[in-house]
Amino acid sequence: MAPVRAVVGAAVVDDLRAPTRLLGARRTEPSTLAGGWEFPGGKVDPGESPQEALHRELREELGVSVVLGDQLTGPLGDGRWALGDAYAMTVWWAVVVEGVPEPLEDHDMLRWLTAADLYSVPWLPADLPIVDAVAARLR
Ligand SMILES: Nc1nc2c([nH]c(=O)n2[C@H]2C[C@H](O)[C@@H](COP(=O)(O)OP(=O)(O)OP(=O)(O)O)O2)c(=O)[nH]1
Repeated sequence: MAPVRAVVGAAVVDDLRAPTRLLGARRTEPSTLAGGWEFPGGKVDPGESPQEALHRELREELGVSVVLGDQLTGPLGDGRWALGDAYAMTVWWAVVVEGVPEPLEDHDMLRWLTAADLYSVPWLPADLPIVDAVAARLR
């Protein structure tokens, strides 16, 4: 079996200490995942640290600079979250410190989701446990 590939994702919120809104992003590719909502991010490239990869992905995909908060800890080793058999994702809380998020690459829609409408978009199935963990923190 091929090794699990590292993916990084951001739970971008309006406020790290008292989050009330999460930024969801709707994927455009591949066709099997298009239309599903996810945490912006992507694969860690060789030679990059996970945090470097996340800053790069958020700059490319959304056009923003962020400050990362704590890790949103998942059940796998190192606090990662399983995305099927092929990937495991490390997720950090994040806030935008420069720019306004736009769906520049890989997404065609962004939404700031409150606790009331967090589940109103069709999340990628693997993301649902992560969304639950966010929901537990949103005010
Ligand atoms: N970024 C991201 N990927 C997710 C999430 N949930 C989920 O199942 N995935 C899957 C989709 C992809 O198969 C894989 C991550 O790959 P990606 O397509 O985002 O990575 P990337 O931006 O580096 O893409 P590429 O350069 O290889 O095209 O993980 C999520 O919340 N965020």
